[in-house]
Amino acid sequence: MLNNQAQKWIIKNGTFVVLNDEHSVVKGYMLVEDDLITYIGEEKPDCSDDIPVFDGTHLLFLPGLVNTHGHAAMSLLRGYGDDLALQVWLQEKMWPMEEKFTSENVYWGSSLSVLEMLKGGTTTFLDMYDHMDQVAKVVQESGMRAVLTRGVIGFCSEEMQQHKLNEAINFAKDWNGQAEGRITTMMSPHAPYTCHPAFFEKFVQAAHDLDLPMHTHMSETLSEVAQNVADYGLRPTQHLEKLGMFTRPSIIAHGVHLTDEEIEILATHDVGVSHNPGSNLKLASGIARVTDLLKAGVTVSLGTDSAASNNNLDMFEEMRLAALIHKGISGDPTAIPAAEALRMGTTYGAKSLFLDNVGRLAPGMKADFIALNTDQAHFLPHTDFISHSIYSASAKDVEHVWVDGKQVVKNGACLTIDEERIRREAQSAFEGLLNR
Ligand SMILES: CSC[C@H]1O[C@@H](n2cnc3c(O)ncnc32)[C@H](O)[C@@H]1O
Ligand SMILES: [Zn+2]
Repeated sequence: MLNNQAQKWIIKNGTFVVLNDEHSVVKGYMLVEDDLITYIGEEKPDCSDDIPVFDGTHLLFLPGLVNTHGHAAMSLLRGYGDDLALQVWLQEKMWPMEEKFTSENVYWGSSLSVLEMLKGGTTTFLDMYDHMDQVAKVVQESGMRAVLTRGVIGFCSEEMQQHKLNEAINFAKDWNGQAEGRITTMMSPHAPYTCHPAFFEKFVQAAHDLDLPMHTHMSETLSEVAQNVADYGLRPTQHLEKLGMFTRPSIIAHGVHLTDEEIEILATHDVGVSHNPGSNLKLASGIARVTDLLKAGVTVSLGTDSAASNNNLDMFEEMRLAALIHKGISGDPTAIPAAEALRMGTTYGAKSLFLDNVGRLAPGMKADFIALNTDQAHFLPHTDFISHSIYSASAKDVEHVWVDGKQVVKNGACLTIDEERIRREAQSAFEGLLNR
């Protein structure tokens, strides 16, 4: 058994997806020292023969997947409110239930999501929610990497708005850099349709004061865009530009309904877009203009959104959807090739979250990586591992996961958190919510 405390260890006989200019896949060795990858190559590196060795035969090593938009605690509402449009789903199903959420509910709901994500190969996630100290606790315990942000809906008194803003500021201050650097934070007004302009501007100011990036939901549905134009005379991208959001490093979730001019604004300000194809399809919100965004130079990453609108947190499914739906809608089979979908789920995700040393297998990068079992019917023959990762793989193929150089999933089982207890507590939390 490989010791989790080992400072330096090596993988032999592995197949590594590197996606660099010279090659896509390297067969051979990867050296890990503490939290970093220090070598990948065909030749055995110059290191002592005494270090622990992990045999990578039949394993495909990929960078850990990066989920750039979600609400982890909402896994407690998986299957509660299907087949509804966004506003009905929020107002009639999600918000009434979320009003009853305790911090304990958020803890178990987030644990359930973290368990699902880790076992499915996601090593970093962005989470926007309430009771964020509970989400941070789950991140600490699980060993996962996360970008956390207290999302704020401004449908309340001015006094309550200020209270929520203070909570968001204090959380962002207190937790940035915690969990041995695995947690970073952002400022997040929930959306332009739930935070009026003056309130939204307070988040921009706080992000400036704390030197933090910003995140929000934007242009998810046609009706929300029409409402924005009716209320403020501007489309959402122009509205948020006017409020100063894009003077901060920013990532918006969805961006389904954008004009050419809006795409240009996002590109000019280097605003990332978290594309959530599964959630957008399920809520019938539409299909984002991903190929146009990428062509314009926008960094497009992938998010699951919550398990209440998806209804799983399988990033392999999001990568596959991204590779398929943009071919279907454009009539162009070359749209979003497999390598690009994989970058969206890894490298571009890390870039969108401002994590400089995450998202690629290369020397100097964080040792966040996953290993898939390739000795299965749907992985054969071994023609093209990048193609198989996108068009054939799913979360169920993940055997091992490492974050920050530590193994957190081994032979499909999570080593850091108690799966059996989480399953039990999540079910009883949901039953409690129904009866409250
Ligand atoms: C207060 S932070 C989280 C807030 O966001 C809501 N939410 C979940 N999914 C979506 C979505 O797709 N668009 C907009 N808002 C969403 C969730 O119910 C929480 O109240
Ligand atoms: Zn969301």
